[in-house]
Amino acid sequence: MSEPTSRPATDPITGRPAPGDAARVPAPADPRRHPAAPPPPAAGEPLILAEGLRKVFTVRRRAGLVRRTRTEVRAVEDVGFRVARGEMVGYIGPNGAGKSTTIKMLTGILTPTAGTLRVAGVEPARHRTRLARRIGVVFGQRTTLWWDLPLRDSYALARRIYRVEPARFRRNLDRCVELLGLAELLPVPVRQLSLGQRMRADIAAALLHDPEVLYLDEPTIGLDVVSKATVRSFLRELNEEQGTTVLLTTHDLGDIEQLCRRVIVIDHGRIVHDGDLSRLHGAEGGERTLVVDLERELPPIDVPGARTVRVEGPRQWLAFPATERAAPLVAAIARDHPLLDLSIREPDIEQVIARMYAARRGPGGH
Ligand SMILES: Nc1ncnc2c1ncn2[C@@H]1O[C@H](COP(=O)(O)OP(=O)(O)OP(=O)(O)O)[C@@H](O)[C@H]1O
Repeated sequence: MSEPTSRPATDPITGRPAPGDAARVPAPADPRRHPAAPPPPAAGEPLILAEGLRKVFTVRRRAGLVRRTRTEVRAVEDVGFRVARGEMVGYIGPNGAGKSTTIKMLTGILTPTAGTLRVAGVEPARHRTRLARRIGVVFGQRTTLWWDLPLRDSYALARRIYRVEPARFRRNLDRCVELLGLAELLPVPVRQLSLGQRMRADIAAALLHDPEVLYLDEPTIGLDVVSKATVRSFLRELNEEQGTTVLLTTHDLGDIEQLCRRVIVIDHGRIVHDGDLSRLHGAEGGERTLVVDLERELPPIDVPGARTVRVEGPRQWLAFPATERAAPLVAAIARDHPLLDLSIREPDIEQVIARMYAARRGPGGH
């Protein structure tokens, strides 16, 4: 395959025509046009506030040779959440659940059909340009960088667009270059970067203006284990040391487990869970497993509140509801059995989430 020499004529993801820079990114608007400082958030107001948020798309479909029908797609329905400054929140859900639509409303790219939305005290769709300086956005499947320019020049352009003072720009760029391993990539045109390199480059671009909030939509999609680890540890440090608030959308539950204490689950446009990741473990019948090592091989342990699911020599596995405490169970086993050792395994988050999605879909669901 021949290498492209200029910006691709079509968007590599959607296949739609890419009309210049506008198609490159669903980027925040150019902040130069409205340089006025945004009003500070009201005292006590969370950094992100969504209440009764709704987005309905009207889609026209061909219903015959000439006739067209209009259908409504309810992408987001009565969504509400608050994110405090410094939080790192996972926003997950199955395909078509409404995650990207929410993020696009949070950046001001899409206007909500109804509801209240404020980010850093600003209504995103009304003050998109003002907000642009305070947020960073990474869409894993698209780039915010200039396809033909060396990475270094893309960053220089971003500096001008966001009017970042040179010293601050230098400091932020140096930090990103070091932590994301970008030094050798700076002279390379963006089109020549691998997916993992491009993703790291995009994350750096989103942070050059010190945003208060970083939205990440699938930041580890298609990355190998090493690149994933680099991106994850960078994000963890960004959140812990710089205090940047992060809203992370991903299908990779490893991202969520390693980065987020709080997770919001959306399905069919509605929030179905908002809370600690550990609470999610107990949702939808999640089970923990007690792995018990006995002094010798014995028949399956029979103890109230748990069921033995596997026996291998002197080792037995007992499943019990993740919402229950393990201590009484351990005490009961230790009282009646020659116990040598034990450990507890948390439920597999993938299974918990899969069960959660399936429960809402029903047997004949889509
Ligand atoms: N511009 C649009 N016009 C019409 N329908 C849309 C548009 N954008 C999204 N939708 C629909 O809205 C619903 C939510 O889509 P959205 O992209 O927000 O889902 P998602 O959770 O990000 O999914 P995925 O995990 O597959 O990226 C889907 O049914 C989708 O087809």
